Amino acid sequence: MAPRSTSQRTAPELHAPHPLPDPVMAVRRLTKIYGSGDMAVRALDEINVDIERGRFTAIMGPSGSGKSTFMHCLAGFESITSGSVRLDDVEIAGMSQRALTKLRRNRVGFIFQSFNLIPTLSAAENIRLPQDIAHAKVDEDRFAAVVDALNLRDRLSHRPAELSGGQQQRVACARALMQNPTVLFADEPTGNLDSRSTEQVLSYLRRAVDDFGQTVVMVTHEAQAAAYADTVLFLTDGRVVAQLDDPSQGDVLDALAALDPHAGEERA
Ligand SMILES: Nc1ncnc2c1ncn2[C@@H]1O[C@H](COP(=O)(O)OP(=O)(O)OP(=O)(O)O)[C@@H](O)[C@H]1O
Repeated sequence: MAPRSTSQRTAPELHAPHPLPDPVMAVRRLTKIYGSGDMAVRALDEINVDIERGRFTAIMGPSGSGKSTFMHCLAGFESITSGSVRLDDVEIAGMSQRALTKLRRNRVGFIFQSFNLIPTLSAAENIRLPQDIAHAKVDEDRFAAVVDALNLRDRLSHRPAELSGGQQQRVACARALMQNPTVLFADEPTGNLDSRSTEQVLSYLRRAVDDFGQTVVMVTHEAQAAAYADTVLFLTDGRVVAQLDDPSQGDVLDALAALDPHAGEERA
């Protein structure tokens, strides 16, 4: 599945994020400050945004703008300094570490740039690991559907070292999808992949949204990757400054240039 092309469409407009009727996540005045006193860093500054259910949201912004911090606060990996983050009916702000661990286990999936697979386990064992750790029964129908959707059936007995980077990331996707998470977060999931594997992993994430109704939130630096998403949120200095819906790669590049005229110089 290819990202949207620029041909024969008028460019969508950048707009401020607006509240949604039934968001899977509602973020209000989210502030995250690292450290204190002279050393304090305001990484997130009163963010207000809703994440749409069953859709693919990309988060973009310059280095240090707060993308990873934002995603880690949404996923319950980071404590929140102030404000509110609701995942469906659950308030994450102020949760105990124990409650956050439970939330991460039961409601949230995460895919990292570094795959995070167990090297001594086969692909199948890695995919089943969260259920095995929880002594939960693996839903074999879902396992079959996820393995087929990610085209991993003939790789199930292989260990991570025997798989390509793209295949390893697909195993990580499968493991996350097996948890049937309310939201699947992906932090630069294609950062370590070549262009062909990048396209495959992004296509599979897109399919997780289209075929499984999965909500996906992904941090990326790549306009090409963001073009697979339904919505792109742009962060600058810890704030969500703009939103772009149904973007092509060209739209994303135009938006990045409009929001940061020096972005091209940094990339060059
Ligand atoms: N643990 C920490 N302690 C102190 N400051 C931190 C910590 N983590 C992040 N920061 C600071 O918070 C700000 C946002 O960082 P963050 O990693 O979220 O940005 P980012 O947009 O994901 O950056 P990049 O694209 O470079 O990965 C930066 O100024 C960063 O230096």
